[in-house]
Formats: sequence, C-alpha cells, structure tokens
Amino acid sequence: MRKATKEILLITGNKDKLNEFQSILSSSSLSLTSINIDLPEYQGNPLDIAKMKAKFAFNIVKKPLIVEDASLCFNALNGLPGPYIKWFLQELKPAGIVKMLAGYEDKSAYAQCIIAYMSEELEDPLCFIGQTPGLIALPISPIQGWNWNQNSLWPFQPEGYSRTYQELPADVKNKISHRSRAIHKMIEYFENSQEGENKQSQA
Ligand SMILES: O=c1nc[nH]c2c1ncn2[C@H]1C[C@H](O)[C@@H](COP(=O)(O)OP(=O)(O)OP(=O)(O)O)O1
Ligand SMILES: [Mg+2]
Repeated sequence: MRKATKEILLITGNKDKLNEFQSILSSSSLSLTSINIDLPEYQGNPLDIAKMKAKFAFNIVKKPLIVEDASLCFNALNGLPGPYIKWFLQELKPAGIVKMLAGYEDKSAYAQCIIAYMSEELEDPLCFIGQTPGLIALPISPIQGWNWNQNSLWPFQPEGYSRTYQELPADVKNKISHRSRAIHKMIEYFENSQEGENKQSQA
C-alpha cells in the first residue's frame, strides 16, 4: 500500500535545520523540498516571530510553505534568551550562556521549536509547537556526535539524558528534540487534513 504524498516546502537559511527535517520526515508520508532564504530575525514572542517569518517568506515565494523558529528558554529568566539565543551564542559562546545562570539555582530550561505553515487559503499562519524540557549544562565531550554549525551549539541537556544535545547521536536527538515534536504535530495535521492537493486516496 503506497502512502499518499504531500510536498512540504521549507524555507530556511540553516542547512543543519534542513538536514534534521529531512531525517525526521523520511519515515513519514510528507516529502520535503527547500529554498534557502536568509530570513529576518524578528523580535517579539516566539509565536509572533514564527508567524512573521512565515508571512515574510510567503510574500516572496507565494506558495504554501513552512518556516521554523527555534528558542532556548531559561526558566529562571522567564523564558529568555528564547528566540534571541542565536545572538547570545554568537557573542557569548556556550560557556558564556551557562554563566548567565550563575546567580540562579534553577538551571532548568526548555528547547522550543515553532513551525509556521502559510498558504493562500490561510489568513494567519498555522503553528505547530514542540518543546523539550531539560537543563543548561556544558557538554563533557564537545565534538562527539555533533554535526551542527559550531556557532549554533546549545549547552542543553534534555531531561532523562546525562549528555547535551550535541553529544547525542542524531537518531536519539531526533526522537526527543523540540524539532521532532513540532514536526510530528505537523505530520499528524497534514496526514489527517483533506486540504492537500496532492493527497490521494490510498491504493
Ligand atoms: O536543535 C538545535 N540544536 C542546537 N542549536 C540549534 C538547534 N535549533 C536551532 N539551533 C540554533 C540555530 C540558531 O543559532 C538558533 C535558532 O535561530 P533560528 O532563527 O531558529 O535559526 P537560523 O537563523 O539558523 O535559521 P532560519 O533561517 O530558519 O531562521 O539556534
Ligand atoms: Mg533565523
């Protein structure tokens, strides 16, 4: 029995993000294509940022698409740096990020991924949110298992693991990550929705 296929177009400037999407979607009925656009880094709450990115991309591409915005949110700092983690990492590096919590006992955090889907039929982008709870901690072995750009290392240890994201093999990270949780919500939506023009009845 062949699965129905729906094409998903991901707009991102980050090839590591794209790779993770590809691996996670490879076992679904969705097939992924991508366009590399350097999307603006908006300010605001994570949901509004994801929606603004989707609208910006849709105005350029004018086809149904998804974008994603990732946040690393410290509970002691009421969710900051959140969507601004990219700039904090760039300037402070992972060691500086960990030091931000030196004055707080609470080292807990959550990783969040918001996928925003926009098409001509929608007035407002549709969002799928994935969260993974954990702790802010430096890796013990910085190189092992890590295939993301060095400027985007998150000193984040997901709950239930004694290693940070970057030390986990890709297949382990992809089972529990914020991104995989958001992607699975998106898969469920598209597999159950009737609106996809490519969706065919199963043979
Ligand atoms: O699973 C992850 N594990 C480690 N680091 C991660 C992860 N996911 C995002 N990151 C980094 C990339 C960027 O430094 C920042 C999010 O910013 P974010 O705007 O979502 O990504 P981006 O600008 O690289 O790509 P895009 O063109 O899709 O906006 O956190
Ligand atoms: Mg970005």
